[in-house]
Amino acid sequence: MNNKPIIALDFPSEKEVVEFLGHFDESLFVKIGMELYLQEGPNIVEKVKGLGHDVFLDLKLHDIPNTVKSAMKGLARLGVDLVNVHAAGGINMMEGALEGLEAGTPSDQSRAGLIAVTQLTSTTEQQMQEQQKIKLPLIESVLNYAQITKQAGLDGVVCSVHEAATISEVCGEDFLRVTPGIRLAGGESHDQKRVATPNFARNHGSSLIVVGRAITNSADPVNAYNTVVKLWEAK
Ligand SMILES: O=C(O)c1cc(=O)[nH]c(=O)n1[C@@H]1O[C@H](COP(=O)(O)O)[C@@H](O)[C@H]1O
Repeated sequence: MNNKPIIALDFPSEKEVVEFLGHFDESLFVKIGMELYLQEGPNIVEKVKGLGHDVFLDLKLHDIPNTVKSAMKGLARLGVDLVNVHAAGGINMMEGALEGLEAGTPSDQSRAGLIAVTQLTSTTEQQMQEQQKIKLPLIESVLNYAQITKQAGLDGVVCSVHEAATISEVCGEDFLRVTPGIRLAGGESHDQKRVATPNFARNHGSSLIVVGRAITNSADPVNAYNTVVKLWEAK
């Protein structure tokens, strides 16, 4: 897996994706999330991979262990590079996800990386305490999710940059910290609450950054992407 910034292709259909990717003349690491996948289905993965890009399939599976295991077995055939579940589904569910992914990966391909979402980057500590009734500092909840994710044998977590260094210390440098909520300095946060710049991410324990609107909403997406790469790349 390369460590290029992952561009979130949060577009409504293939048309916008093809138009967006047409601006670039290099191989990218992109994320296909539920907005796009639920409209276009598995074909969009094939299409984007066919254009030569690495794919993080972000469907955040969260269901009973048997259902997630079976779903992962099917997704494994798509040949994506990275896929995720919600850690809140628990250790048995995450073990099921891993089993399904291993069982479904064709013998001539390597298994996709499997990571778990901890606390969404759109969640504040106050929201977590009031709405989820988790009466802990947010970092402790994120760290707990990271530890059960590691216990289940997964490759890492999705978290904000602000928890990445602590997770690295506790779970090890090899345990991935994939961090969305990335904004260029002065950029609008939108619905994100735990945000950081690419250079802050680089210096504070992120393994990979996920960047959507800071690039896709830009009038010059290639320039925005190159700015993100420059700030991140010294890694
Ligand atoms: O799993 C994710 O990718 C994810 C987890 C999380 O906690 N927060 C988060 O923003 N994401 C995804 O990362 C992307 C961030 O997009 P922007 O806020 O536009 O940069 C979106 O596609 C989200 O679905």
